[in-house]
Amino acid sequence: MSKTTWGCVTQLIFMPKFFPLNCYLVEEADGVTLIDACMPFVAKKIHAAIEETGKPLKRILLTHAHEDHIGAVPYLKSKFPGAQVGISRRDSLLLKGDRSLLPHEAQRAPRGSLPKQAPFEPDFLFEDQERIGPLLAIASPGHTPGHFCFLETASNALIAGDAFQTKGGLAVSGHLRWRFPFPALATWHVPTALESAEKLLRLQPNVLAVGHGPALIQPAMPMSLAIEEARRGHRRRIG
Ligand SMILES: O=c1ccn([C@@H]2O[C@@H]3COP(=O)(O)O[C@H]3[C@H]2O)c(=O)[nH]1
Repeated sequence: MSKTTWGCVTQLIFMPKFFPLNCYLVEEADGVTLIDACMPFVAKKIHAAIEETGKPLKRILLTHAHEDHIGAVPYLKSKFPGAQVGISRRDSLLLKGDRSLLPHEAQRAPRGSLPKQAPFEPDFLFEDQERIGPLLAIASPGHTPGHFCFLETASNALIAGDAFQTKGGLAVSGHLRWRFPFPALATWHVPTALESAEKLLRLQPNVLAVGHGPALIQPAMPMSLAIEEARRGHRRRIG
């Protein structure tokens, strides 16, 4: 595992060459928030990184319900019983194995590796623009119907989950990068992901920190190029 830190945000990086998995620690004076929880086999390393802060785990926030973002939750909950686990109200349905779509959503089946039944019960559900400790929850549907990003407002670092990937080259969710195709293959609805990417660009983050691949500093220009490329790719595919 390696680490990169910007202000109070630390990126924990696993398997960067083979199948990068990132999760994030956001420190406050009295505790730590973990964003995403990778897979069960890295749970002990995440636990050790939290212990190194010398602070308790206050909460775990999940960007979405894919299994490679939630895997360490049961282990970490057993180590920090006071930690509150939150996921968006929308992806809480996917978390418990319910893949049905809401009437206003694109009627396309969610993709990727999703639980067949609830691996744990979330403690709270959040909605767009909710403040959760040092973070602002931002709805960014597309990768999954209830995908969320989190903006650490002091440093303006955007923890973007799989709304973008950087492994294999920066790309909007759903735009295939052959050197790392998995997030695109697991994307629910590309036009929705594109709208979310534009919304995230309007935030003008200082850091773009994703679920798979290295972070980008001052990412506005590459984000806008990636959005344009994804738009062109999508137009070509739909003719
Ligand atoms: O052991 C694994 C690890 C990952 N995957 C898929 O790859 C996808 C990468 O993007 P994502 O993180 O949103 O979703 C992931 C999963 O759907 C998988 O099927 N089995």
